[in-house]
Formats: sequence, structure tokens, C-alpha cells
Amino acid sequence: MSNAIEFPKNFLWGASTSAYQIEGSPLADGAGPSIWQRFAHSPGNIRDGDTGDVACDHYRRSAQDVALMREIGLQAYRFSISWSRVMPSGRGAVNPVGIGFYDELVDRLLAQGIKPMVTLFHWDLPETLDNQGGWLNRDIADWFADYARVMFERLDDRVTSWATLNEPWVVSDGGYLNGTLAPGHHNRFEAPIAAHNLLRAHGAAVKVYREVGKHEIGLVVNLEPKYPASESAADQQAAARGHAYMNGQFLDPVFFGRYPEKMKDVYGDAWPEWPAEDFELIRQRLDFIGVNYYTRSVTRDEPSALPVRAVAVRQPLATYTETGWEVYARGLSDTLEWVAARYGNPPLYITENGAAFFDPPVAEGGRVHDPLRIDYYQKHLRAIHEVIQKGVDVRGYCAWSLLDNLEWAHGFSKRFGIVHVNFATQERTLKDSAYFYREVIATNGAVL
Ligand SMILES: OC[C@H]1NNC[C@@H](O)[C@@H]1O
Ligand SMILES: [Ca+2]
Repeated sequence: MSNAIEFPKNFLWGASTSAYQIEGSPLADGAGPSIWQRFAHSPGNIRDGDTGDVACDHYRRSAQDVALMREIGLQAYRFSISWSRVMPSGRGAVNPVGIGFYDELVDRLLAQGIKPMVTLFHWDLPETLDNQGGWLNRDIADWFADYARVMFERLDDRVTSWATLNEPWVVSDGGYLNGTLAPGHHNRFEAPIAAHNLLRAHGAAVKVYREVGKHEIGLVVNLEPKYPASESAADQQAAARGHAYMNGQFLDPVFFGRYPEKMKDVYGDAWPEWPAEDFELIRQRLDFIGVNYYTRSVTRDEPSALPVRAVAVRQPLATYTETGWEVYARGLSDTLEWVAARYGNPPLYITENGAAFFDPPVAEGGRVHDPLRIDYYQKHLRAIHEVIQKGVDVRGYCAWSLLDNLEWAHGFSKRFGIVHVNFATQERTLKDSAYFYREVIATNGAVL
């Protein structure tokens, strides 16, 4: 048997984006502002004063971008819906032009044989809801479920794969603990409350889907394996805290109806107790888990790094990406095997994986040479194939990202795209990694 790599026959090859990072036109045609509109326009929050006012201008160029997806041969496209474009005040009235944009996008994708994979929430909470407490207000579970119902009723005849939330950990850690992301809070008492209400909202939306939906729904989480920096008990404990905080904090409630024990050790007096019915709401049956993987963390004990008291140790011989992440594909296979073993081998999609490297400008002949990104993808796709061979139920893969886009607080300085975007001219150019990915898709992995 040749050792050529072969992915499963129906393995789904896609690419991912999110609304605020690519669409632009945040207030066009009746759309309401999100917390990212406010955060980006508050000076100092985003590098170089970049905002999502234009971004990749995808709101106006979606037909062109779907043609790009076709050129690359994508079988699926994972995107998010801007809640405040569809419901300008987050509740009640629906903006017909806003919801029409997504309806049209879905039709365009299907016309090209590309499967839409829709995320309902990718961080851009309607500002009006944040003004009512946002993720700190328990009512948000109902607000989110109402929004989800509107989207299911409009699109579930054509959209067959839904995710409720993208990376709730990042919203809690970045938006409420460290303040690096919208809504920019710095509060260790708020962070676990936001995380809990995100999970409750997730559960409420899945419950609605079970009433009205005809296809698949899941949750997308970012997972980062934590390896102790030494054999010392202190470092082992630090890695265990980091693992509970980033990986178990969201999957354990969803699968087991309880948080990891270690969360009390992380948050101490800021760790709340919750009523049992919250976990009954949270632990709705899911059809898949979306795993977003970028890197690992070799972790040591650091008492001053509150509240987790754990920090990553730089690996001297490793390659690092522009966002300071170690290239470590072994971490992906370890993580996927951990999920399969702990949660009963649930169906998985890799919903994000990719890297920001410093890309050269577009060379004459219109090529963008990004060998480091190709190497990154080669290593990580091989790591996925390895665990599929061991029985892990990975059903698809979406590269992050289709386009260079607004990398949140990094602004446009960090380019994750397999397609280069000239933000001055909005010209798109397939990078070498897009041509590579086209071959991967065309040969179902055999080219790896
Ligand atoms: O940092 C790269 C990506 N990570 N996951 C969420 C996305 O919005 C980010 O751009
Ligand atoms: Ca239509």
C-alpha cells in the first residue's frame, strides 16, 4: 500500500472568515453598530488605528470573493453573520437588507457548489445589547436564541451546518479578563460570568435548533495543548490550570454538564457557583465540535501571572509566526486525540488553522511567495491525517483564512490569508499557499 496520504472520501475542504474582519460597511443599509465598531473607533485599541470600516470590503465584493473560492476549488466556506447587521438593536426588528446580504451569499455559494458553514456569533455583539449588560446579563441567552431562530427560519432550508459561537474562551479572556478585545473589560469577576452566559446562550440556541432545524449544529472552540515546561509539580500544576482554563472550561460543561475542578483554583474567590438547571441548558446534544488550532504552550508556573498563574516558555529551536505562536503540528494531533478520548470521539471539523507570516509584496506576474505558510499547512494537514488513521472522527478542514483581514487588535498588520488583499486597492491575489491548497483539495490530500 503506497504511503501516499488519502483523506476520507467525503472529507470537506474549506476556508474560514468572520464578519467584522472582512465585510466593512458596518453601518450600511440599516445595520446597527457592534461592540467592535465602538472598540475599533476608541483610539488605542487597534494597532495603527485600523478599523473594520472597510476591511476587505466583502459586503460589496461578495460575488467576486465567491468566484475566488471557486477558483481555489473550495468545497465549503465558513463565515459568520453580523448579529447587528441582521437585527440592528440585537432584538426585535430584522433589517431586510442586512439579512438579505446573507441570503444572497448563501445562494451564490450554493450556485458554485460550495457548502455554507455558518457561525451565528463571532465576537461582534450588537452594541445595544452590550449597553444592557451584554454577556454579563443572563437574559442574553434568550436574546441570542431569538436571533438564532430568525436565522434558522430564514436559512436552514439551504444552510446545513451551523455553529452557535466562535471561541467563547477568547470572548471571556480577551473581552472581560484582559481587556485586549471588545468590550475591553478588565475584571476577573466578570470573565467567568461572561463565559457561563456564553455557554447558556449556546445551549438556548441549540434547543431552538432542535425545534426548527433540519441539519447539523455545533460549537467552535479554540484549543491549545499545555505541556509542562519541567517535571516539577509547580509546572505540572500550572499546565493543568492552563489546560482547564483554555480547553476544559467550555467542553466539559457542554459534554459533562460541569466545569473542570481546576477552575476554582484558577479564579479563587471570583469563581461563582451556578444552579443545576444552567448545566441542563448548556449540555444540549451537539452534532459536531469545531476545533480551531494554532499553536501549543509549553507552560511553567508563574505566581504573578494572575489568575491562571501560568506562562508560556519560548522554545529556542522552534519557528514562530508573526503573532508569536510556535509552529507545532504535533500539538494538533495531541489535541484531537485528547478530544476524542475525553468526549467520546465526537464528529470534529477543524474550523480554523493557519498562520500569519511576513508575506513579500505581490511580485510581477502576480505571485505572492509564502513558503512558510505552505510548510505550516503541510505539517498540520499531515498531523490531522495521522489521527484520522487512528480513528479520530475528523470530517473536514477550514483554513484560516480565505483572505488577509482585520486581525482584531493587531489591525491589518498580521496576514493570515491564503489570498493576499491589497487594502488600498482591494485587489485580491492568490498566494502560493492558495495554489498549494487547491492541489490538496483536488487530490484529497494525496499531494501532501
Ligand atoms: O488569530 C487568528 C484567528 N483566530 N481565531 C479567531 C479569528 O477571528 C482570528 O482571526
Ligand atoms: Ca435568495
